[in-house]
Amino acid sequence: MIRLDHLTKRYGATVAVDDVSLDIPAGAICALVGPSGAGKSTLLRLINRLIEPDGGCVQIGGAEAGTLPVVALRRRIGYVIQSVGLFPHWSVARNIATVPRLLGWETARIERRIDQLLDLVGLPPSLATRYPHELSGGQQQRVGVARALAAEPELLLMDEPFGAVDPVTRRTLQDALLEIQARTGTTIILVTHDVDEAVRLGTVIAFLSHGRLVQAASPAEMLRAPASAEVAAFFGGPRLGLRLLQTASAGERADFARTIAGEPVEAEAMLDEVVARMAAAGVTSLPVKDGQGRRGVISLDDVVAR
Ligand SMILES: Nc1ncnc2c1ncn2[C@@H]1O[C@H](COP(=O)(O)OP(=O)(O)OP(=O)(O)O)[C@@H](O)[C@H]1O
Repeated sequence: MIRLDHLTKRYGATVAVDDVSLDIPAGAICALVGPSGAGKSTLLRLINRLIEPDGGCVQIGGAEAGTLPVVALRRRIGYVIQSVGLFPHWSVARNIATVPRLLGWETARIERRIDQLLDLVGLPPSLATRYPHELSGGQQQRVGVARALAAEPELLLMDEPFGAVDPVTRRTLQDALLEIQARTGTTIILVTHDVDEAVRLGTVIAFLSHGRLVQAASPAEMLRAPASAEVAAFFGGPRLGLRLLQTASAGERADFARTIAGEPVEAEAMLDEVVARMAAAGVTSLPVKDGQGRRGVISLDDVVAR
């Protein structure tokens, strides 16, 4: 578990992070959101000690981060930023090996790890000898994630990791991240300006404003009961209910005791896709099929039910 305990950081008269306390369970993906200047990036930097707090502390798996040697801390925390920050004159392999080399791993172990990581982030082994400028933006982001995961950190910090890529690549990278997280169980704290990304990736969303933690809740809880008008506005104001449709899948709401004729929607499809399909077809019920070949039906009533 990651525990933020009364964390505070001031810059002159600005309180960038103001008495923030939050427990993030192991294996969670915590999406940090909030208006510009809310303190999101500062909070991430406090966690990996790129900056030191003026008050409070961070505990990682029971150990106080402030007492750990910085190299040990870097091994336990991976960090990915929007501009990727790959070293331009180093090959992909050498970039990925940054932390293992710092830790003095043997060459054979580093090479095995590079192969594993390229596979984990969905890049072909042939890219290992390329240089960052020879990669697409999406490939660079994948290398950034591989580098951050190199020493099997228990925590991965990501600051707007997919901010600079096009929407389709972004979606692919989000899928890759969910898959990596499912395989590694790494706890992730991710800063994002993209509300859909927060709802899609977050098991918990933390909303910051003026350095303060306003609300921390699951996406569905936050969308059903936003703690303030600011939170509600952030998630879409009067359209917030549409985002709620992104928090549950057809399979969770379908009735598998019966079915109807027609082109079925996949059980994993989120409810916004179900509504889109209903609107396009001018119907209020659709057949559903799941991975085990079960057939069911979902109606508009099921979609809006709580
Ligand atoms: N090094 C610094 N020196 C002075 N003030 C700073 C420094 N870093 C951040 N701040 C201030 O602290 C506050 C929080 O900044 P921070 O970058 O953490 O916000 P953010 O929520 O990540 O913003 P954005 O969404 O725009 O990236 C802002 O008022 C910012 O101007």
